[in-house]
Amino acid sequence: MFSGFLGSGKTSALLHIIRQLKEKGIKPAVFMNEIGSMSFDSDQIGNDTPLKEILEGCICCTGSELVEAQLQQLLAEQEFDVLLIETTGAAHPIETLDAVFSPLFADQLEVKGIITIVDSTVLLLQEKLSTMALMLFHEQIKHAHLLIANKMDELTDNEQMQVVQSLQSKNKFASIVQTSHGKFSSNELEKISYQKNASQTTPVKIGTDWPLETSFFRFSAPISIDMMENWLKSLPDTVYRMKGYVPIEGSKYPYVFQYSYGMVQWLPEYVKVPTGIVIIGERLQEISLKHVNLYE
Ligand SMILES: Nc1nc2c(ncn2[C@@H]2O[C@H](COP(=O)(O)OP(=O)(O)OP(=O)(O)O)[C@@H](O)[C@H]2O)c(=O)[nH]1
Repeated sequence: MFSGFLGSGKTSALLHIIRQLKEKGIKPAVFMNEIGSMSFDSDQIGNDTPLKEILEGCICCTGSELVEAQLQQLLAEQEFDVLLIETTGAAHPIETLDAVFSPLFADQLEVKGIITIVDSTVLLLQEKLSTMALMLFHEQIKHAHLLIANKMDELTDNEQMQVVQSLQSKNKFASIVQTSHGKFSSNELEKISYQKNASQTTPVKIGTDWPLETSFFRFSAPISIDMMENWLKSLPDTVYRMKGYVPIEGSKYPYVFQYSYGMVQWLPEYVKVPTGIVIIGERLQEISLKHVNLYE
């Protein structure tokens, strides 16, 4: 998933990666999100790459049904090896992951990670950003699994060093690659140390941030809503989002379940759907799942 501020170089990087993957015989598909109603960037992708777009509105605010439907269609109609997602500059990484990581196809898509393209010239002038923009800028850097420090051609050697140090201080996990015009090697994508591996292999001091993880769990047996809610109360606040279909004792159909920063919502479902939930958070391997009949 390509994240990054407006104009940071996401499309340039995406096009460069698409070219490299094709050369390696890997077939990419692209899911693009642009805020305007006209699509400019997608025209550059080429007809041989499967493409879906959400125009007008940011995927993290549009509602996940539309995103889910588009992704499901892409998975059903097209054959591809890698899905590259380009978000709008206004997208928050957690909200975007939430929109694209659905229990309906979590077993078909493995989330590789978040690649944040950083406009290095903006990083050096970050104090000029509004408070809201600055917060988003930092969140996009903090949750990245790979940081691309772009627009290095605009900076002096000293400024380049400043950029790398600043990124290192904001995210201790991600590798940092310095580039111009988004030109970085697709090998970097394979090197992304994601999820459990990242937290197990990187020594981390208490109190530092952890990389964002996603997991998909299935239920081994129906449970009661009380049991589930007791479990939810026991969770640390580093579990940001959960959603899925939960088999409830005594109910013919599963319940739709949504959890967002401590808030829970249940809705009865009226059709048979496969059960399971997706979880987005940090240090997911530490949460206990057995007593709510969940297994990976
Ligand atoms: N000087 C310089 N310009 C760059 C670099 N990377 C991208 N640009 C330019 O910055 C502008 C934005 O690049 P895009 O790749 O479209 O960036 P984006 O993040 O996809 O932009 P949005 O889709 O508008 O958010 C274009 O005019 C690029 O040519 C770079 O490394 N150096």
